[in-house]
Amino acid sequence: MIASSLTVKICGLRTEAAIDVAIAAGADAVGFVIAEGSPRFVDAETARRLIEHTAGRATTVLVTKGLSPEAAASAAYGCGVDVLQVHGFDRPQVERTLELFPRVWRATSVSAANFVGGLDSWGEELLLIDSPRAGSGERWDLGALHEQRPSGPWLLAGGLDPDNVAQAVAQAGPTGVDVSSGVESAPGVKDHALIERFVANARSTSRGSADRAETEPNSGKLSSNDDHHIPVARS
Ligand SMILES: O=C(O)c1ccccc1N[C@@H]1O[C@H](COP(=O)(O)O)[C@@H](O)[C@H]1O
Repeated sequence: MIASSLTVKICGLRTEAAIDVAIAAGADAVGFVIAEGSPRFVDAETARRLIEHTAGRATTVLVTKGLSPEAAASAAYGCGVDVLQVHGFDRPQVERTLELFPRVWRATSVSAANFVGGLDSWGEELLLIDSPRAGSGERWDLGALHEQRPSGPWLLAGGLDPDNVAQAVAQAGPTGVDVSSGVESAPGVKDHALIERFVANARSTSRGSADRAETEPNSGKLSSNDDHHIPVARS
């Protein structure tokens, strides 16, 4: 296990080559989407094969939406993934999932200036704060974080790309970042050069928010999570 200063997750990977590029670039986590209708959808057997290919070089994350806790946990065990990412779950569903599978990342989004389900931990390993339309490449107003802050580690997602990730990290001060559309040449098609640029640009600013927190104690709530780290499996 290692901890890096800023956790970087590349999501929606569908090929071994893209996984290798992401890991070589320094990604901590790679995500595989089994949500029906997504342009990044992979079936259970493909997810299992890609996770096996990753082979402990990065944390593997299974992205689910619209499944019951039982079905999501069953899929996670079936493909041998490290982490189960759940979208649209209420608190009882998250707690039920945690009874079934040990590592859960809960996705939430801003709705009418409030975060769905709130930003306090329900026992999940981390919170993913995304746009309301996950995987769409849409951004959301980071200003909402001025009033509400996650109590634990959290990933920023939603419309990030190589050109905006540095500024977003500096503004929001997340534990990590998560990207899908922003490193694609077409929906579901990962661009290897964009993956490399995204990781490099995210890493180039990973100290930015921490430095700001040290030098600008009144810079507000937006830099308070730099001491949180996600456990990352690396062999
Ligand atoms: O990527 C998808 O298609 C997807 C489908 C269903 C649930 C979640 C999905 N992706 C998650 O959304 C974030 C942000 O995506 P984007 O960068 O704005 O395109 C992505 O990192 C996944 O965790």
